[in-house]
Amino acid sequence: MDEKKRVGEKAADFVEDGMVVGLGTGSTVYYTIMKLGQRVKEGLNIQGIPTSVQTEELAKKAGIPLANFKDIEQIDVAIDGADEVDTNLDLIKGGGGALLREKIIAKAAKKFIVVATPFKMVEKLGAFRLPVEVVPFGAELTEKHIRELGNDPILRLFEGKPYKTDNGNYIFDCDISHTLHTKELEEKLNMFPGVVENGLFINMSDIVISLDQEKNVVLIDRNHK
Ligand SMILES: O=C[C@H](O)[C@H](O)[C@H](O)COP(=O)(O)O
Repeated sequence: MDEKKRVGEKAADFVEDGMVVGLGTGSTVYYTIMKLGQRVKEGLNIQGIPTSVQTEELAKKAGIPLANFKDIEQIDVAIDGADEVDTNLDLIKGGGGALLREKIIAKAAKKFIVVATPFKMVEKLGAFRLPVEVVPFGAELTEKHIRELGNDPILRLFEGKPYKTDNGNYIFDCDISHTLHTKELEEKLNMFPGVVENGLFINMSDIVISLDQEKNVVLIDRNHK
């Protein structure tokens, strides 16, 4: 818990007065949101764009003013967690089901910062199953297509029923452990009409905040690797 708090809170240092901030989803970025809430109470002037209903509620409770898409010109920085981060700073996201809104916001942000405890840092993506968001209509057909790619889709369940995302869609958790070309897979999956988006975030993160072996907070910058 302390590791998540340390990396999560560090990300708040990247937020400056006047910024529009994409607020990610999950138990690590939770600490960023709490820290930002505290800074807002001390006078920081920001607007948040939440990536999920859960984060929207959390941000409201923390006292962070929220923006509407129609009222903003740009997202200055997006901060989010990840399920896996590889040595290229590519990610698997969506363990909490928020991948679609997270990807829309990360893509639009001028800077995308990822907060990840050492446990999330891997050589190669794929020990974690890749979440793929699929529209319920014809989900069986889409599942078949994903299976034909060799990714063994498993429908995510919640209380015995298909789990529904904030967008009303299903998630298939897929085995990509054998995949060498993740960028290619990201694109291939999205070509099936029933697939809305998948949790591969390739070439998107600018900075990853984690801990080194001595448990010091480290910033891994894509441009200085
Ligand atoms: O859908 C959820 C998100 O992609 C999260 O960023 C990811 O699952 C990491 O969450 P946590 O920080 O709770 O491990």
